[in-house]
Amino acid sequence: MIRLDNVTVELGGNPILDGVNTEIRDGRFVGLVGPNGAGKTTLLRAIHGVLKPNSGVVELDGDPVSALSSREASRRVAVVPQDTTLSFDFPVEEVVAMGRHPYRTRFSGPTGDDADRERVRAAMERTEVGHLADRSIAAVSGGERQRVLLARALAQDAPALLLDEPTASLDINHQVRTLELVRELVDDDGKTVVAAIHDLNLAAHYCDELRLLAGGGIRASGDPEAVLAEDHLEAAFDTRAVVSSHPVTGSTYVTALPERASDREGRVHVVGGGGTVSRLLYLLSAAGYEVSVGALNEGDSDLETARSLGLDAVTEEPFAPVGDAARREVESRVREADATVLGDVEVGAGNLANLRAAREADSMVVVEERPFDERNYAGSEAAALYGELCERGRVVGPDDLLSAVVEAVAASDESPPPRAE
Ligand SMILES: Nc1ncnc2c1ncn2[C@@H]1O[C@H](COP(=O)(O)OP(=O)(O)OP(=O)(O)O)[C@@H](O)[C@H]1O
Repeated sequence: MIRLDNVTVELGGNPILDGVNTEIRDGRFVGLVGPNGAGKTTLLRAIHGVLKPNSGVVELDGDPVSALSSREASRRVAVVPQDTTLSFDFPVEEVVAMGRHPYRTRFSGPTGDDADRERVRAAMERTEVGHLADRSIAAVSGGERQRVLLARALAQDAPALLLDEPTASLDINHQVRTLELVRELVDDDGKTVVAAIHDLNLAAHYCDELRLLAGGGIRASGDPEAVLAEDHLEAAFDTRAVVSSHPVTGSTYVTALPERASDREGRVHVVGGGGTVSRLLYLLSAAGYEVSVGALNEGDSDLETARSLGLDAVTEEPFAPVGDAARREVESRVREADATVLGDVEVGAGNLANLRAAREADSMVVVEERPFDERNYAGSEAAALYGELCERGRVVGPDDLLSAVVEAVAASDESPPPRAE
């Protein structure tokens, strides 16, 4: 258990943490989130004792960290720092072996005994840096260096890990792999992890709990859904955000709204279904557009979202194919709209008419929420159209939706209205 009791830290005469109280229970993965300069790194440094608070106490398993020798503290918590530039020129394997330092006696060699070497090897394997063992730490990339330092922390074999921006210089693949590994360390090895994480959506997906830091204190604490509430985010980050759940993973998902986003004018029709466009409906209506959606079957979760937002929805009977009446209504909505958003490309052949219309009209935006699995549609007209739209930059991810809609609305003044079915 890590416990902070009324911890106050001043740096350069400025209060950075002001009377912070929190507890981190064993076996939990806790994310520290908050704006730049909120004190996430400072909090981590206070936990492992390199920074002595001006007042208050940090306890590790009931002992004040200030009363532990650095060797003892290192056996209880291992740290992966944010600044991964190392000024020395050691082979990667020796850097990882430094993690064994708290266990060394004065008789161990530079790489320790066999048990030490085995732990170092296992840590390098787990973080996928084994192939770099003999390479100088000065000659690996920033992302590789970050994984080497994670290996060093694992080799340290402490029950708690403190990670400062563990995914900061990693590509998207390694971000996910690193956080999957951290999750595994918590679930399978029983580690306790406290990690400063900038990306709110990664934090929401992987952490058990979050602490939102801002203005010198913890502004919200608890499970990700409770912490990442729109009012908390607006207060902490001074920006408006829409919080919904991710259509594929179901995790809490935050999308920051661009400045003055709620002043947007125009009509946008959304084609979707099955929960694929709920988040887009939130975003577009929060941005100020007049949004219609459909056709959606009664009982569809996108329809529930549309109704909760008070949107105009074209509906069809439960489980029924779209009939002529609904189709005509959709066509008229699309004609009246300044932009149409297709949020459901995965349907493939069922979306053929829409994909054809998107090829013809610049005012149609195709949003890819989840990767299109071409294998399901190999050789089909839908796959070919989709590929063509991708090539022309007409398929956007959800984070680029708003700017694509702004462009599409502008383009609608210049192009004839599209057809959609
Ligand atoms: N040695 C120092 N002297 C004076 N001020 C400092 C010192 N170290 C950090 N600070 C200030 O303390 C504040 C908190 O810094 P900290 O690195 O803990 O924030 P953070 O939440 O980790 O930020 P980021 O998200 O940018 O990494 C910042 O305003 C920083 O400028």
